[in-house]
Amino acid sequence: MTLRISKQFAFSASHRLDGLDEGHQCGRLHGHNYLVEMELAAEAEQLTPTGFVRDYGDLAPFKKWIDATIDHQHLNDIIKVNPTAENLARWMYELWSEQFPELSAVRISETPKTWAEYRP
Ligand SMILES: Nc1nc2c(c(=O)[nH]1)N=C([C@H](O)[C@H](O)COP(=O)(O)OP(=O)(O)OP(=O)(O)O)CN2
Ligand SMILES: [Zn+2]
Repeated sequence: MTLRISKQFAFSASHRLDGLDEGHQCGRLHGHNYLVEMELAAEAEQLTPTGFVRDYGDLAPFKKWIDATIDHQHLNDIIKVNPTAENLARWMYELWSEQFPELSAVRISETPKTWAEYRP
């Protein structure tokens, strides 16, 4: 039996997407109030003695990194690939899965109606 937890983090940033048809709105400089959802998972027998997959508070370094690295930044200057929601989710997973081995997926929302998820 697998237990899953998640915690949301917010940041605001600008971006511009390459490779779209001329005139596509996302090829122009624009911004989003992003939501990041970090999902962590463990098998029932791997829970901590308290009964946690992991203490939500352990994710504080991730929030600190968001605030220091991507909040109020231009994402095209920060990540090497096109800053789509899909690529952001994968980038964050790959950056953080070593520190959080229980990390099972990262989900990125650019708007309240959309999300993209990286779940290797
Ligand atoms: N698969 C993806 N499609 C799009 C991405 C993305 O990262 N992955 N990104 C964008 C734009 O950056 C932006 O998010 C616009 O999204 P969209 O939902 O199309 O924008 P609107 O809010 O204007 O949409 P409404 O139709 O008005 O709700 C585009 N696509
Ligand atoms: Zn966008």
